Amino acid sequence: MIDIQNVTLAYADRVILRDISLELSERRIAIIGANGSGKSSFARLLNGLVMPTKGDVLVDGLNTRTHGKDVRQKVGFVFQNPDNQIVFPVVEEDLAFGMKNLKFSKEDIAQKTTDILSRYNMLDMREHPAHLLSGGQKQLLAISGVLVMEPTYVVLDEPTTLLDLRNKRRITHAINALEQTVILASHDLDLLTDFDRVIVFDDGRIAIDDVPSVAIPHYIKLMS
Ligand SMILES: Nc1ncnc2c1ncn2[C@@H]1O[C@H](COP(=O)(O)OP(=O)(O)OP(=O)(O)O)[C@@H](O)[C@H]1O
Repeated sequence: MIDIQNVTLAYADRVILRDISLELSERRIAIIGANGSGKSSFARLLNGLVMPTKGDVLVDGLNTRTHGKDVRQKVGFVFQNPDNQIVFPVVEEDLAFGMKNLKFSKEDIAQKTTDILSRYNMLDMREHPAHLLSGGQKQLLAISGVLVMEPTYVVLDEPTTLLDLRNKRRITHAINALEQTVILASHDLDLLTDFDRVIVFDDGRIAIDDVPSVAIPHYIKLMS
């Protein structure tokens, strides 16, 4: 479980999130809200990319302030733009990077690389330059790079925003098929209909926290 305890987040003197307390335990949780409402900032709090100004974030009991490395291993993070996530020029090198850091054996790295690339029908791209992949393939590579590190939670920050409809469908399918707990920040309401819980941020606070069939219509009303 991810436990958010009385978290306030401010950049300089501008408060983005105000005294938020939440227990995230469902398998599929969505975070929605207007532009600038703090979705990305909230997502980044969950794996210690951003620290709360006040309060604490605990991941399976580990505080992001004191156990950053362990937390980042438990909570994989997928950025909106895969170009920010893909750091090595060749697909298999990029996948190997995180696993090498975790001291996985060579054989294990090779096997996990094969498994994840076949899962996404990208096995023949193993030795491809990453920058030549399509937008959808890049996002799948970014997701793959997170999954091979075997996280318990996967946080995705607007992973479909830059994609065309076909690639959006591929990523949606990939997200729906994840066995991990998923926490997804998104503007894309189509993605969220099968989720367990939708949390709506508005002006630094939680405006709605409910199942999609209740939360989404409320959100649409709030935005109109
Ligand atoms: N590192 C930072 N330093 C200062 N201000 C920041 C920083 N990161 C975000 N902000 C500001 O905090 C506010 C919330 O940003 P955030 O990206 O979390 O919102 P969001 O809901 O994800 O927005 P969007 O839907 O546009 O992606 C914005 O006004 C943004 O400009």
